[in-house]
Amino acid sequence: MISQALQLAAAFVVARYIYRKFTQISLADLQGPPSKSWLAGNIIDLFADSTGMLGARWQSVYGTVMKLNPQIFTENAILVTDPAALHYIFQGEGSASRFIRAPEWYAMADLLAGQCIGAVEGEVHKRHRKGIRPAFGVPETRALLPVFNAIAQKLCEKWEGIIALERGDSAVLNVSEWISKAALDTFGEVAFDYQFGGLDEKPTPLSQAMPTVLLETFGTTSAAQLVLLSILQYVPLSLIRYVLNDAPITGILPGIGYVRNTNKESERILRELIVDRRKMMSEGDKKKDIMGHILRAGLSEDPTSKLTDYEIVSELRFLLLAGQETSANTLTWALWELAKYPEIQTKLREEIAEARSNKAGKDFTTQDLQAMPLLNAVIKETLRFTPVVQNMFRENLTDDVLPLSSPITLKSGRSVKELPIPKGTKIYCNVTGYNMNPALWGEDAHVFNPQRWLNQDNESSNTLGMYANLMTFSAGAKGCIGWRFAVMQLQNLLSELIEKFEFALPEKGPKVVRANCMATQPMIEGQYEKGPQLPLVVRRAA
Ligand code: HEM
Repeated sequence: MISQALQLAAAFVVARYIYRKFTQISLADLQGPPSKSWLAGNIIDLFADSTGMLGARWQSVYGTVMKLNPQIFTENAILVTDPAALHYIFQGEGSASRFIRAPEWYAMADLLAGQCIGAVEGEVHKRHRKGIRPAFGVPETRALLPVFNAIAQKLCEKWEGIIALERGDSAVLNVSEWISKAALDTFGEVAFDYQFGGLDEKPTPLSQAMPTVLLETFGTTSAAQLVLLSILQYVPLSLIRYVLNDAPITGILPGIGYVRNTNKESERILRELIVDRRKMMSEGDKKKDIMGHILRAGLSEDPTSKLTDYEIVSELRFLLLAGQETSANTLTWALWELAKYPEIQTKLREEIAEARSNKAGKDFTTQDLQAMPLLNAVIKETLRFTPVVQNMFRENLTDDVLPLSSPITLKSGRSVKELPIPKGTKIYCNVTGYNMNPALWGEDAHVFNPQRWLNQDNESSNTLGMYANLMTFSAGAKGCIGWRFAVMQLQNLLSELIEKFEFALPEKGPKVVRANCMATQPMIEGQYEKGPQLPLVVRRAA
């Protein structure tokens, strides 16, 4: 009986394969990079890349849409950097429901944060987005600036203290670690009035775990993990939840035990905070942090935006991941670039000093920060040059045709201006390739050059993305909801740090690489086990 069932199943798989081979739209004529791994295909190359520029390099060889060799158990995969194709996928009419986040990836979001906005699709996603949107408007974000300021001042005082202890005017600091602590402390306060204690070096169990959770999960992505990820797409989410949260698989995914503990701890703390806050709200509390906005929005009985308590906890956990490492790493990369280009750093310090001279000792307002052209140019250029999220993962629910902004040449020599793709194609929407496309950003697209933003004529005419025509915050209905928050935090921290300190590369410093741990993190070659490191000489500014 069992052998008959197996034979039947095998016959079904073969028949399905043959049927799809002859009826499916074929991507065989599309160019693409060769693969060294039959198990993990080119996907492992994307994760193992330590330059953060693989997508841009491939683009220059294979064009703006290329075929990838997917990992085993996945039929079709492409990498897209073409502006018109990305516009169609992210901002085209009805695109959010035709191009979904690939299921294996929202399963990962579910593992890391529970039933959050990153782990849901369709109408449920719309409800989640509507439920948290009240926390991310312009006035709500601007109201957070005093907290950003206070923590930036605290970070500066810490560094002053360390430099004083060194009895000189400088010290070599792992700026990555410090910025991460500052970002976590900021997030704790503005999100749910919680003291993570990072800068005070009195860490809570949660603050110790959070900065490395992405690293533990994705830091050294192996072929086995990618195969597992591929299998996930065929498994119902409820089973995945059980396997990821409870099943004994710590041997296959070593980071998972760690992630599970972090999840439990964060859920416990957040549930307690929600209970306390509800009580305070019933007594008239009007705190305007992210949790306050979400809970207040949840008071309405509107089913199109109402979130359950578990969903609110998941949302806050997701926001912690989405909002902390992304901003922290972007700022760290900005300091790295400014250390490499001291002349830009000096000009920026002059711009900040001039703005400060008009403030009579007061803190910068959002208008002051907006009015500094070089500061904003450095931020945009860092977001363009080192996007911390390198790929967005999408999958099309129906056969579709991607429009292309410029023709691509197929293996057969034919040139096409649009590309039919079969249903279920894994689409790697590559941010670095788009952000470094010379047709959009000029022949020096591969060079860090904030000047390009000071010349309005150079700004790309393509209208894609949430900010500055960049793909860094993604785009459309699932684009980054926290981009204003991130930009304001970058403006605030960068202006405070550059005003007070000079940054330089250490002499004979180690080789720093861009490790792709879902967020692009600085690591020292050969020292991955030590986690993110970016040693810079930090000197009191003259
Ligand atoms: C430099 C900093 C940041 C970068 C580069 C960044 C990037 C991104 C990207 C690329 C996505 C979209 C992924 C996709 O389309 O599949 C995204 C989504 C998201 N981000 Fe950010 N992010 C940053 C900061 C933040 C901050 C500060 C917050 C919150 C405080 C935040 C909250 C979110 C949320 C909630 C989503 C999911 C949106 C949805 O599914 O509708 N992000 N972010």
